[in-house]
Formats: sequence, structure tokens, C-alpha cells
Amino acid sequence: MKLGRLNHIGVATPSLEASIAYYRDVMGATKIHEPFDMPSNGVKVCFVDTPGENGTAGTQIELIEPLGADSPIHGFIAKNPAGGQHHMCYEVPDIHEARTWFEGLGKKVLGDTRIGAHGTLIFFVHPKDMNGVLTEIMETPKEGAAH
Ligand SMILES: CC[C@@H](C(=O)O)C(=O)SCCNC(=O)CCNC(=O)[C@H](O)C(C)(C)COP(=O)(O)OP(=O)(O)OC[C@H]1O[C@@H](n2cnc3c(N)ncnc32)[C@H](O)[C@@H]1OP(=O)(O)O
Ligand SMILES: [Co+2]
Repeated sequence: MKLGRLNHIGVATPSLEASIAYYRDVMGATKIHEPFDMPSNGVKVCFVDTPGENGTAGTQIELIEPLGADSPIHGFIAKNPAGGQHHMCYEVPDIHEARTWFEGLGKKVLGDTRIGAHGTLIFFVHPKDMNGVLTEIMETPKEGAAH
């Protein structure tokens, strides 16, 4: 497998509202997307854009707040009540090939391959198998698709 673009850095927060204010007022973010719920992934989500080259979008910050009793980030927020850096997400051209690659290396893939916040397929690999970093792999959105 070949390492793709860093699509987003997931940042867990107990309050999307407070984190949005921080990125707007302290970090000077000028493009903050409308928050939305993703019950299928147990989180409320808000993307903050960082600028890329030549007017393109750069890597995003994905703010995530627990949603529902089974949210996968309840444990993280319990250990880090103020929130913090939660996962890194890399793009790949073929999600199924990528999953086979990580499984072939004996890495623990968490749950099913499923639709993520950008509308393409994603999966997660356990931080204990990834140098301490919870790693999300997502299929690159098709050109022109919502980003
Ligand atoms: C918006 C949709 C989607 C997108 O499209 O972008 C998303 O990003 S959804 C984001 C939220 N979803 C997920 O994170 C799904 C995958 N995660 C999980 O399944 C769990 O969070 C987990 C990784 C299995 C952790 O579960 P948890 O119950 O919190 O903890 P454990 O007790 O099992 O933890 C074991 C071990 O791992 C350490 N840990 C936990 N989380 C992280 C982390 N984010 N980064 C680094 N390390 C982490 C934890 O501290 C434990 O360590 P020890 O205490 O040393 O055993
Ligand atoms: Co993510």
C-alpha cells in the first residue's frame, strides 16, 4: 500500500460549540462547516478547513463530540475530559485493497468498513498496532464529490 494524502486529523471534544469558537476566535479559521450528526459512527461532526496550495482545501480538522450511549469516543473523553487529538485519517485509492494490506500485516482493524463523514468508505486500525496513533483509512472522494 502507498501512503496517501492526510485528509483530516480527528480532534475529540466534549463540546463542539466551544471547539468551534476556539478554532474561529483563537486559531483564525475562516472556513468552518455546518456541524452534523453521524449516528452510524456515534459522533457529532464539524469540519474546519485549513488552506491548501493554490486555493485548494488543505488537511481538515475533524471535531467530534460523542453522540449516543455507544459512542466509540466516550472512553477517550472520560480519560481526556478537555478533549484532544484523537485520530489521523489518510486517503487511499482502494479501501478494500488497503484493508487486506493491514490485515495481512496482522494489524487489528476495528469493525466493518463503513461510510464515513465524506461519504466514502472508511475503516479504523487500533492505535496499539499503529505506533500509538488511532488510524483511519478512507477511500479518496471522486473528483467533484462533496469534500
Ligand atoms: C465522523 C465519522 C468518521 C470519519 O468519517 O472521519 C470518524 O472519524 S468517527 C471517529 C470515532 N470513531 C472511532 O474512533 C472508531 C474506532 N475507535 C474505536 O473503536 C475505539 O475508540 C478504540 C480505538 C478501540 C478505543 O476504545 P476505548 O474503549 O476508548 O479504549 P480502550 O480501553 O479499548 O483502549 C485501549 C487502549 O488504546 C488507547 N487509546 C484509546 N483511544 C486512543 C486514541 N484515540 N489514540 C491513542 N490511543 C488510544 C487507550 O488509552 C488504551 O491504552 P492503555 O490504557 O495503554 O491500554
Ligand atoms: Co475521522
